[in-house]
Amino acid sequence: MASSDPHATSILQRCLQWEAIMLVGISDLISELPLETDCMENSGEVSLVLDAANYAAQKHATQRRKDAAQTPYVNHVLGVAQILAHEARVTDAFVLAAALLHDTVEDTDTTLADIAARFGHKVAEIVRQVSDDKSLPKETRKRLQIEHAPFCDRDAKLVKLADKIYNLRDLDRDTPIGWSQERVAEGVSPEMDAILDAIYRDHNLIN
Ligand SMILES: Nc1nc2c(ncn2[C@@H]2O[C@H](COP(=O)(O)OP(=O)(O)O)[C@@H](OP(=O)(O)OP(=O)(O)O)[C@H]2O)c(=O)[nH]1
Repeated sequence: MASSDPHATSILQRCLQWEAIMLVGISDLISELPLETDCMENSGEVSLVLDAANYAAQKHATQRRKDAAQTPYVNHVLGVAQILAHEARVTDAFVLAAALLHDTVEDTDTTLADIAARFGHKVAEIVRQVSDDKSLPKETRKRLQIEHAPFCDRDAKLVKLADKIYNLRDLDRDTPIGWSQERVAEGVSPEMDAILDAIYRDHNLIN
């Protein structure tokens, strides 16, 4: 994003503002985690996370991000899981697996039943809560995200926030091919305020 362009600069400022709010939100959600679950203790959990990474890599194998380098799509889901693991210090294998799988139902032929059968109902439930129905018009999907956000459970909120953070950072890193500044601004719109407001309503982080 060209920082010499005042419009782009204000978008960047909004991104940074939202990123800061979301990181505070993640830390607030994390503080609710019981200590005993805050540790990936056994090889079964490591195996679950690696299986999810491998499954996501296979399902997204032919997909690319919208940047000029056509980055493999799987980099996005790995990055979302990495934000949770490294920045939010999430060690709950179910949440990390769901982060890795969060776009499989929305963007590939994978069904929630596939996810439940392979990764269990807890992971499938998180994926369900963060998946949009791509058959709906974009405006409807965005509206439903706002309406559903307050009713997501904590684990789904963590994945959604990390997803939004990753996409904001990606917008800052490289404007997607063919996107005008107006198009970029659509992703950095009052809708984002509404989604964050809905997510944080119970946490008194924004008013
Ligand atoms: N910033 C950025 N985004 C990219 C890139 N490549 C793919 N995307 C995806 O594009 C979506 C944002 O583009 P939009 O045009 O607003 O959404 P749409 O594809 O669903 O219509 C995000 O998906 P989404 O998570 O399903 O959208 P949403 O849930 O945030 O609405 C994001 O993951 C890229 O290079 N940069």
